[in-house]
Amino acid sequence: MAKIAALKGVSRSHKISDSGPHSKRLKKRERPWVDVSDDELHVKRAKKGTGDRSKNLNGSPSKPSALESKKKAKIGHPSRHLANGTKQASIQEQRRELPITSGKDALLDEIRDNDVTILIGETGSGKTTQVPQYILESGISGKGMIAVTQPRKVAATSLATRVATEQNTSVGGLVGYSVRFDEASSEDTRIKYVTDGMLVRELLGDTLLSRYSVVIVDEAHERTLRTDLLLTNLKSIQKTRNAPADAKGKGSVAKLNPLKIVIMSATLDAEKFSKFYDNAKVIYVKGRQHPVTIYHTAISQPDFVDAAMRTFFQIHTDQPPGDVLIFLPGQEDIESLDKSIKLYADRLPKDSSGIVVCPMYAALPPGQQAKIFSPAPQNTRKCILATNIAETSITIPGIKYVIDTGKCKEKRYIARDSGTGFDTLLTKDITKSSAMQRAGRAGRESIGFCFRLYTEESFKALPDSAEPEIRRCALSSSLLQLKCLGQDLEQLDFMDKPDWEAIASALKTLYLLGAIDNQKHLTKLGRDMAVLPLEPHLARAVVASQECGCTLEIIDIVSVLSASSKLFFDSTDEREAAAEARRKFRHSSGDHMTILNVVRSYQEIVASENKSGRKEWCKKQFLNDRCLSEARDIRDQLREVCVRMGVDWRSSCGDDEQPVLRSLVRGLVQQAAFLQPDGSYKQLMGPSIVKIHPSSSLCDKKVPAIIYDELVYTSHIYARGVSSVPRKLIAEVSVFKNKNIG
Ligand SMILES: Nc1ncnc2c1ncn2[C@@H]1O[C@H](COP(=O)(O)OP(=O)(O)OP(=O)(O)O)[C@@H](O)[C@H]1O
Repeated sequence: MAKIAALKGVSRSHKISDSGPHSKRLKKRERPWVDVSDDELHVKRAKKGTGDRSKNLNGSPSKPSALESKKKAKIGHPSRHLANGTKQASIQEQRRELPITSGKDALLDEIRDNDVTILIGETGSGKTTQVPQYILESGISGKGMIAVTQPRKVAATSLATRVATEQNTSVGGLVGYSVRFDEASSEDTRIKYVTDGMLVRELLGDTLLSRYSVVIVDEAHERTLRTDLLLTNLKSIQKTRNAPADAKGKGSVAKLNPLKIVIMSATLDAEKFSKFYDNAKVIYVKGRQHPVTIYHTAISQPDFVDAAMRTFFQIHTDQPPGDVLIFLPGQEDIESLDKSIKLYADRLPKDSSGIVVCPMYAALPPGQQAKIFSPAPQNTRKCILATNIAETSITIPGIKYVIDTGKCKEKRYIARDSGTGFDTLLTKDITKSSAMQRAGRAGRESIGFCFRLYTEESFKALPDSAEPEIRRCALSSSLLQLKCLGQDLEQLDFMDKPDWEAIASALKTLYLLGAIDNQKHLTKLGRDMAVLPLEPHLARAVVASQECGCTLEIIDIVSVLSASSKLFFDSTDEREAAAEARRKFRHSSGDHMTILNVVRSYQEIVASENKSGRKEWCKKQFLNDRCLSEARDIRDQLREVCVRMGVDWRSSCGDDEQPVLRSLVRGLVQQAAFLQPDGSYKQLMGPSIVKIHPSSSLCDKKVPAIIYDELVYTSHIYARGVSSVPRKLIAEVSVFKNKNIG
C-alpha cells in the first residue's frame, strides 16, 4: 500500500519570542506553553491500508514533487513568503497553488474509474473547495448535481460562498447550499453544499437521490448520526442505480444515471471505510499549502479558560499581526473568556493595538456567526472564541494563531431503567483527529501557529477519533425518518451498529407519540410528523395543534424551544430587576404560555421599532434577542412547511390556554409528572422524583400535574420549562386511556 507522507512544513524553526513590548506584564513563568514542535499530525489513518486499492496521488513520499520543492523553498525564505502574502495572489492563482492541484488528473481518473473513492488529504490541501469543481469541469457529473455534505451549517454556507466566488458567480446560482431553515439554490445549481441532515431529509421525497450524479461526503471522520445514515443509504442507492441494465428492468430506475460516491477527510480510518464500501479505492493527497508550528504546554492546565487568556495576551503583546482562533468547549466558557479578555484589554497601555472579540457557537444566529469572516479594523487583532463548530472545513480569513484548549462538548445518550432516556452534553477531552483539524485552521493563508493547552503526553494519549454518534445519541428522530423510507434501524447495514437499548428507547418514544403502532409500523401521524424539521416530540405537538385549533400559538412556542440559545438572561448582578422583568410575561399555567406572552410582545416591538430599538427592548426585559430572532426564522420556515402540508398555520385559540396545553401534552407525553404528598413530583413514565427548576415560573407552586421540556441533573433532578396541566389532558392521550390516571 502507499505510505502516508508526514505533514510537510511542520518546522522547529518558528519559535515564539519571549521579548515584546509587554513581556514583563505576562511573566514567563505565567505562560502555560513551552515550545514543542511535533510532526504527529498524521494520526492513524490507514493502518494496514487496503492492499493495492490505495494510492498516493502526489507520487512517492521519498521523492518530493516539484510543488513540494517549491513549498520548501518558501518555508526557507520567510521574507519572500511575506512578500507574496502581501501581494494577495488572485483567487485563481491560489487555486493553482493548492497541493491537490498536482494530483487533479490522477484524481479524476480514479473517480471516473471507480464507483466509490475515498480521498484522504491534509487539512488545507484543497479537497472541499476543489474536488467538486474538478468533477463539474471534467464532465463526470453529466447532467446531474454534485452534493457535498458537511456536518455543520456554517461550513456548508461559507464553502458555497467561497466556491461561488472561485467560479466567479454569486451563491445560489451554479453553486448553492441547503441547510436547515435556509437554502440558496436555483435551477442552475450544479454544486450544492448541504448539511448531511438535509440530504437525509431529501431522501424522504427522493429515495434514490435521483437529482444527484455525485455525492461527496466530506469530513466523514466526524461520523455524525446523519453521516452514518447517509453512508448506509448511499451504499444501497448505489447498488440500485449502478446495477447492470438487465437487473434494473424497464421502470423509472432504469433511466437513472449511475451514482458516484466520494468520501473525504483529513483524518479517516480509511481501512474501515474501504471495507464498508466493498474494498473501495483509497487515495492520498500529500501536503498543505502553508506550515503550522505546534506547541504543547509543559504541564497540564486544569483552568483552561485562564490558560487560554494568558496565551492570547502573550500572542497579542509579543507576536506579529494575525488573528487568533481559540477553541473552547461551550457557550459558557466562551462568554466567560470574552469577559476576561475585554477586562484585561482595558488594562493594556493606550498605544497597544486593539482587540475585537467574536464569539462563535451554534446558538448564535447565522448573521452573528458570519461576523467572524469580516476582517478586523486596521491595527486591531481579531480574537474568535469558538466551539468545535469552527473545527472542520471552514477557512476564516486572517487566522494565524490557534489556541486549542483540548476540550469539547459531546452529546451522549443517558439510558434510564424505564427504557426511556435523554441526550446530554458532557465536556470531555478532544480526539487526535480534532486536535489535527483545529491546528489545520491556522496556516490556511500563510504560515500558522497552534498552541495546545495540554502536554505532548496528553496529546499522545488521546483517542484517534470519536465514538460514532450512532453509538451514543438518541435515535428517535432518525428512526422516524428511516421508517418513512420503509427501513428498519435494526436491519440496516451500518458501519457501526447502534446499541439495542437505544433502539428500544427510540421505538418506545415513537410508539408513545403515536408515530408507530404496536407492530412498529409507521402511522399516518408519524408520516406527518416526519415532514416537520423538528424533534419528534415537538413535531407531535404541531400536528396536534391542527385538531386543537392553535397552530399559530404552538408554532410560536416550538420555534423558541427549537432555537439554540436560552430565551431569558440570568443576571447575577441584577437578579431582582431580571425577576421583575420576567414577572410581566408570567402566565399562571407556567413556562410555555409565558414564552407565548414574550413572543407576542416581541412581535409587537418588531412591528413598531427598528433593529436597535428591538435590541434595546430585549436588553431591558432581560430577554435574549438572538434567541428570539432565531425563533422568528424557524417560525417562518415552519409556516412554509405547514402551507406545503395543507395545514392552516393561522388557526388560533386567542387567549385560551387549554388547546395549547392539550397539544403540548401530546408531544411531551414522556415528560409528565404528578405531585407527591411531600411536594415533589414523580415521573409518569419513569422512576425519577423531580423538582421544579428554580428558573421556572412555577417553582414555588404546587400543582397536581406538570409537563416539562427537559430534566437537568445537578444536586437534584430538576424539571425545566414546566407547565401545569389538568390531569384529564394527560388521561386523554391514547396510550393512557383506560389507565385511570384522570
Ligand atoms: N473562504 C475562504 N477564504 C479564503 N481562502 C479560502 C477560503 N476557503 C478556502 N480557502 C483557501 O483554500 C484552501 C483549501 O481549502 P479547502 O477547504 O478546500 O481545504 P481542505 O483540504 O478541504 O481542508 P479541510 O480538511 O480543513 O476542510 C484553504 O487553505 C485556503 O487557503
